[in-house]
Amino acid sequence: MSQSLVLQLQQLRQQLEQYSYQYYVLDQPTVPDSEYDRLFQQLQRIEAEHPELISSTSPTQRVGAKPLAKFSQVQHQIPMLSLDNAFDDESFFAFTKRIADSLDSSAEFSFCSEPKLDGLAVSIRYENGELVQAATRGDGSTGENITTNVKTIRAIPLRLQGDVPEVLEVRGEVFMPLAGFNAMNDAAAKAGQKIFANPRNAAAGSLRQLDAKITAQRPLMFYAYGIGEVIDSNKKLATDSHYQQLMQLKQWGMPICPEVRQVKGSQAALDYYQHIMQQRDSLAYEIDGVVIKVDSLAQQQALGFVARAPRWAVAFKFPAQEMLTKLLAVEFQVGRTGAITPVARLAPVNVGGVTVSNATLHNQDEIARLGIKVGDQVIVRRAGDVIPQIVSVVLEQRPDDASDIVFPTQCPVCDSHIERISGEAAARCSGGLFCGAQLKESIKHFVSRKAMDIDGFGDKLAEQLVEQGLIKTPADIYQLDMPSLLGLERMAEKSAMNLLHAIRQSKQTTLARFIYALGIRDVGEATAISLANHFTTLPAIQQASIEQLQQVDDVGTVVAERVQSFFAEEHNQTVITQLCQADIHWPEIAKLEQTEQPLAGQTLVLTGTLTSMGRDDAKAKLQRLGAKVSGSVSAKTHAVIAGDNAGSKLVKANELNVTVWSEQEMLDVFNQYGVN
Ligand SMILES: NC(=O)c1ccc[n+]([C@@H]2O[C@H](COP(=O)([O-])OP(=O)(O)OC[C@H]3O[C@@H](n4cnc5c(N)ncnc54)[C@H](O)[C@@H]3O)[C@@H](O)[C@H]2O)c1
Ligand SMILES: [Zn+2]
Repeated sequence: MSQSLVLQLQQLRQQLEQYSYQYYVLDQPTVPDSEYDRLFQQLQRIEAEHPELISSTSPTQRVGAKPLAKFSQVQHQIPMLSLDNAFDDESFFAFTKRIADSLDSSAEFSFCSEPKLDGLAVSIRYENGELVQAATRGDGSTGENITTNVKTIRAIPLRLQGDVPEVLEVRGEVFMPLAGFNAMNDAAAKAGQKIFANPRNAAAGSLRQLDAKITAQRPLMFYAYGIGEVIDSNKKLATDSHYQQLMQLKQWGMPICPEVRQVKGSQAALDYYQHIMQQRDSLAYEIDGVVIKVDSLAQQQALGFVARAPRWAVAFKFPAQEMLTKLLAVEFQVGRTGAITPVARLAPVNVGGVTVSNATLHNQDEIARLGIKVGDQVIVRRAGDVIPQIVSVVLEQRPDDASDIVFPTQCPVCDSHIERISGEAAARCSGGLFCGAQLKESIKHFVSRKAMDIDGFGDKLAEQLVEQGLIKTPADIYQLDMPSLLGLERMAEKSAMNLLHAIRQSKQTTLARFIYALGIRDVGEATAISLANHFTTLPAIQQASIEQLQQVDDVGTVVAERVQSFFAEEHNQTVITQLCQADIHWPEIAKLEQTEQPLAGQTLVLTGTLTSMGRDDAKAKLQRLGAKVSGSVSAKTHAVIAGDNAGSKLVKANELNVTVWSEQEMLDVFNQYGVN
């Protein structure tokens, strides 16, 4: 036997012991289960080849870990064991062959097939139907007393119903359903608190609390899957079949997983495995495989157990949903609205049956939260149809040459500067008028009805023009001509002519529409109107400082920062100059001094149909005279301007005794102050 083999064994055992300690004692594993399983199998293989090296202290011979001293201890009269694993059909058939050989039987076995719940094993002792004690598995023979904690789990009956054995130790899994887990983590993230890596850790961490009040607040659930010690002088408990016992437990009030089935033969067990795997993503809780148990209790008895696990059961695992891999690089993608998303490039790894080589890192805050560096070993998780996520970094395995992730300051698509608004997680490209990544969206917005209002310029056309390379910025719209349009699929001469006409017509607009059309984030119609009225010219808006911008009605810090950084971006300036050169124009807005704002401080409401102008137009003019235009009538409303067919708002105005103006009265005010 070689020195190096002994050394390798020693290292494997030490590593596994460390992982077990972090997992069972601290409820804070550092590596995914798949990594633990990989090393565990490696150890098993070596020990199988060299049985002389097996010692009773090897992780392959032991269950869990010692209980924590902060809890009082509970001795398990019947040890709580682990399970042997099967990872593929072959090792499953090895299991069925083993039991057939051992029982010297060629008949098909009856199995009790159950989902393998991903939580932690708990023993609950009932005496004369009353819950008297609950314990964790611990190291299999000694567990932690968690009676008060377990009593807070609503699914667990404090008293069993019906005629039950004098002593009945129910065993099962405490777990955290996904909905509760997600809600709890979302709340923790919002409060800036630590989040749990997965539902198993959350369940274990929540249950093993000294303060049971904390446990009580956690969304824990329990399914029973077996029985430990029993004293049953009146023979209440079935003695034939494990499945029957579970059904009895159910009648006595214990929750049992509804997916549990009794199946006959190895093929049926395999079918069950496939069936549950297909259900996996739609179950309300996480499972990591199925447990196939010989159903006959007599056969179970005959098979017995080895050091660590019963011989009559096997945990048939599903492909792992969490894997260890290396972060090779981080790239930055620009979304349709300019959001910059860091994307992790990973050494390809099979997660849950699919090869994963990318994962989203969301934003800069997430990178900081993970404390991740290029070159790190990371845990990738892919559950259900959710896109792959990086859960955590294995700091212990950080290589010396790991490098920081540097967030770009310029957009990787268009080189415009990247803005990060205070209080917002996403960083964004500020080159909204210029950025190729945002082009389709910005064109669609630019031509829309409330913006430049180009009739017949639909979303499809916008996409086509961008895809054909005919439009690279909104300014290119005004360079379109007959030949370029007629080159497009399904574009007839008549519609091309109509479109060119509509484009020409759109050149005459208002300053507010133009500002809105630029698509500055968070600058909606109302803000665009306020900006136009306040500054009255485009250059004034372009040059306004953040402080000046904040003096405008409804413009807070965020909007002010956005407007300022939009106009500061040179690429946008170029496009705006081109638009103005294309002869886009608007009527001049006469600057009114504060003293010339006769409606300052008044809140007005427009209702009904106006005949002389659109409602937006009227609103803009009223705002220029200093009024606030609101959408609803209250006692604070100064006047309601009622057009034709005014309805409920007029009624309400009358009820509240609010002044009502006719359209003509409004026009008179406009005339009086020269607002036309
Ligand atoms: N990530 C890590 O660092 C780390 C460390 C140690 C262990 N682990 C994980 O834990 C596993 C070993 O843990 P284990 O000894 O608890 O074994 P196990 O989880 O493989 O199987 C035994 C356990 O399965 C559970 N179980 C769920 N449904 C069941 C059912 N229907 N019937 C019976 N039992 C059911 C019980 O809690 C039981 O104790 C490893 O395979 C590994 O995945 C991970
Ligand atoms: Zn860009």
